Amino acid sequence: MSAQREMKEKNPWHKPLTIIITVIGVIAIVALVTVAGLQNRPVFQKYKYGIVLDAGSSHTALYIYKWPAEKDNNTGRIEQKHSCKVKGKGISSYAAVPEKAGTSLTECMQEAEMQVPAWRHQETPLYLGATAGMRLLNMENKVASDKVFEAVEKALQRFPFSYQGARILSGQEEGAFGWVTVNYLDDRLKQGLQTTGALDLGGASTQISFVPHEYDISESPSNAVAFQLYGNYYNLYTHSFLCYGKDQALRMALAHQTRSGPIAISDPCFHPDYSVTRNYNTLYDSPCVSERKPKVAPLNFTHTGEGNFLQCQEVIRSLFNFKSCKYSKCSFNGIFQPPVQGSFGAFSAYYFVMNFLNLTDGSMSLETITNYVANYCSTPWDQIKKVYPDINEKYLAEYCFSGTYILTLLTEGYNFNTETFSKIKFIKEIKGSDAGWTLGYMLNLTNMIPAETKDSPPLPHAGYVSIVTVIVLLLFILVTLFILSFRSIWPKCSKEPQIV
Ligand SMILES: O=c1[nH]cnc2c1ncn2[C@@H]1O[C@H](COP(=O)(O)OP(=O)(O)O)[C@@H](O)[C@H]1O
Ligand SMILES: [Ca+2]
Repeated sequence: MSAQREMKEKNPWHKPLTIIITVIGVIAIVALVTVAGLQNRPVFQKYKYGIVLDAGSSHTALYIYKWPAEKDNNTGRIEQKHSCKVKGKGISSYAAVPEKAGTSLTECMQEAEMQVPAWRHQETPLYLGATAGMRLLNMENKVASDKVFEAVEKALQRFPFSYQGARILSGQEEGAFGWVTVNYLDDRLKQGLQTTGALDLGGASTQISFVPHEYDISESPSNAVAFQLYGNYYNLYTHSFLCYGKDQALRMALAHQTRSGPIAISDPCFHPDYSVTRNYNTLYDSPCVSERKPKVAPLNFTHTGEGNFLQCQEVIRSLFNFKSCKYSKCSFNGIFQPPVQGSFGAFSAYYFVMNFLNLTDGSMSLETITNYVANYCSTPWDQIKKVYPDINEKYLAEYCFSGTYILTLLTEGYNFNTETFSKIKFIKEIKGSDAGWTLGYMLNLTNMIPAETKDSPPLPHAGYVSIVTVIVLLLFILVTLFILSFRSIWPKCSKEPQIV
């Protein structure tokens, strides 16, 4: 009986200290599991936001991007949450009334205030990037361009976001960021896959960007952009042709046809029976054509259509200079370009035009597409208006020119042939985000694409590390104490039966 009591007294499970140690131990383990679980739980609702305004030559668009807040460490996938088309024309059109450039943005900015949760406003970066319309205004009238920027800055700073500035992008940036966007959205960069080239057709400029097969950067260093993204190196070829966006190209085509100052022209790039009166001053009011204005010309000219694809191509060819090339290979106007390589995504006006013409189906050959555009151009204007009563007449009248321009630019300008043309996809968006330079611009300015890959899991933050360390230390001490208290009783316990 006494031996039994003695054994009971010596049994560590009957000691209060042991029980306390055990209880604390269990609590510590539960705390550790809970903290780790909470820390690593995906926080679905928490996003961060960024806003980019694309101040294009024809119009301004606002894009809101979002990404998971807990993956701030450059690993979260960014997607477009919302876009807003600013009413009216591009900011460069307000050169004479700069304040209006600012106020034109108000409606979309108010929409952005609603779209981004209020508690995130202050930390949400807001950028404005202007492209070729402002490049041209800046060349033509620097004072007016500065005033437009002043008005835009003032208007944007009134909103509660973290305003990061408004500036003109260089053509090289516009091309390179468009390429980054397309390849980021396609998940090609992170996975180190073969990249896709980017073709952007704007109203005032156009960009071509791709990674060439064999690329001697030294031939034309100004066309080369080197990137290190997610540990992969890219040598990108990019070029932006100012004045070769579709609106300025149309001006150049009209300027070519009115160079002698006639009172009427019959234009093969417009439908038969099409007829409008155009003003000479308005037509030549752009640095892309101003120097070619005829010395003697009436106030207006009559612009009638003829609808002849082949002759339209002849007019468009005259906009390109194919003669001088001091490099191994050129696109046009003496600009170096290596042979096109791999697949391409063609967006912005490339998409708008080809989508209108129903030519975005990838299975169509270059020949089929060319025949379709030729047939479309020869359709009389009245018939076109009847078939498309809901389409804005200005756009509608220009699709024949735009379609012909796109085909000529791609095949004769950039040297796509039947085979390489079939690798061009006309796209508006990728996985719900618009293709364009804005996403690439924001990724770059917010350092969201790391140069190096990070294979290790993201570091837990300091608080998490300290809590886990304290709990682990506590557990270690408890286990040690536990073992010590058992060791003090075990030898005696084992001898008990011999005593009995
Ligand atoms: O619905 C459409 N149909 C045809 N063209 C469109 C449509 N929406 C926009 N565009 C054209 O897309 C082009 C966009 O150019 P943007 O304004 O971005 O100029 P930029 O990039 O040269 O500065 C303009 O030529 C504009 O007319
Ligand atoms: Ca654009």
